[in-house]
Amino acid sequence: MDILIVDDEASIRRATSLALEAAGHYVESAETGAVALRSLKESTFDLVLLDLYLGDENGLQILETIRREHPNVHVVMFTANATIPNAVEATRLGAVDFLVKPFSPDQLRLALKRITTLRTLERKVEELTTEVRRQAPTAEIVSQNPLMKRSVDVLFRAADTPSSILILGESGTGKTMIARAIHDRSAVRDKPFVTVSCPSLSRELLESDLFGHVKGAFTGALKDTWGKVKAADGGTLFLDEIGELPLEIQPKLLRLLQEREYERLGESTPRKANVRVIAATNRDLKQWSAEGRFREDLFYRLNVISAVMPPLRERPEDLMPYAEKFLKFFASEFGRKVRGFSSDAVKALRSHPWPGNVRELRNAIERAVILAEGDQITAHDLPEAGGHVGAGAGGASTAQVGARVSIEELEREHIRRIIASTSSLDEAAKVLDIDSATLYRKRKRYQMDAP
Ligand SMILES: Nc1ncnc2c1ncn2[C@@H]1O[C@H](COP(=O)(O)OP(=O)(O)OP(=O)(O)O)[C@@H](O)[C@H]1O
Repeated sequence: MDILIVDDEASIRRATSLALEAAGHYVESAETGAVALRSLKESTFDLVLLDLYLGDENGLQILETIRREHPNVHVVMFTANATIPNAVEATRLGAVDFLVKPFSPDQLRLALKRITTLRTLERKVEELTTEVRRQAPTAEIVSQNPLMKRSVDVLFRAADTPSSILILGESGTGKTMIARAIHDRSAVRDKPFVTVSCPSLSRELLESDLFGHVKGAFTGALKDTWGKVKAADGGTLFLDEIGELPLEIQPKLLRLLQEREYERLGESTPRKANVRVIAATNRDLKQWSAEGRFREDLFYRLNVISAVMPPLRERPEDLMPYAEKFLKFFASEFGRKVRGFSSDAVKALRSHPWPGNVRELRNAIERAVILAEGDQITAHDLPEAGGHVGAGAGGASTAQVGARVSIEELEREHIRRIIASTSSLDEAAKVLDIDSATLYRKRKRYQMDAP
């Protein structure tokens, strides 16, 4: 944890710092409330150990300000003369614990253990809330396809080891989902699972997202921050679309994997990293490393355990079970009495190549459940019954300027054609006059494959 000690007694600050640093925490100290509040503005802390009497200052007032301005930071009060009214008031103002001075290292350890448990619970609640909000069908990785079964088996067998894992496969095949399932089966399942999306607006922003930065490291770096390597401490760092990781950052990731060390942007203090890395990509990284577009040493370091998530068109045995699972989920979600698929719908589903894979199928069924008029989904309810489901990936589009189509449909078609007529995504982004990260997001939203 990152801890700020606020006490006017230098000996207490020093002794507590030493004990906390020895336990692996990052510690800063402040001798007044004003210094503490400034530190909290400049850096991120998980916990503040705050003295009740700071010379003339009242620790309870500082506690109130901290809770108001930094509601995610936990505060433990400590004091030499604890009284019940003080303890009650501190609790009312949001302190999570009270330590009476002088406290032993064991008492300090116990207090930190309680905070760690509290933080884990808070994180779980947050994750579950996000999951519920996302309203996703349950993430079971069930498949009848032998290739997919083998991949899942390899990945789950490696789940409980610290080895790096590389998951390959087209967009929408479930790489993120399985990465999370691996984490949930690992020994660090109670620790954070943190995702870094490698396509980014700039190299600096991505590097800072990963490793953090210090104030002034680049234009706009107004205060010290910690990156996701730190946020994932003890848990899993999931690097999505690793193929897009700029060549300049690749040696830093290699160092993180090999030496478990990194530095924040603009700082030369090496920090210890304790994360398990899972990476995913829809690129042929082996080919890319042979061509010098991705560092070969990094590829081999990531590729300790790897598996391919086959595209949906290559696992036809999964199509209808998945479609039925999504149907059930969305019917219950929207309170619709839709129970199955008509034979023409099954035919349309089977003849579509699903370039957007499971994501596309899920979206198609969600839409069909909303549109279905009877108790069955018909071909007519499937997206673009006259468009792409049933017409094949390269089906003629009705999206033409002036036609009765939405701006989104026009945009999708325009992007598709530009990508098809250019030799790289960078070139396509240039023609479209948008940056590569925006193009990446649009492709994902419109379920487009790499060119
Ligand atoms: N086996 C599955 N069961 C249920 N839903 C699935 C399955 N596989 C994928 N999905 C759903 O498909 C969607 C895409 O999955 P996911 O984000 O894991 O794919 P991805 O390969 O990481 O895609 P991208 O490369 O674009 O990030 C999600 O909504 C996910 O819930």
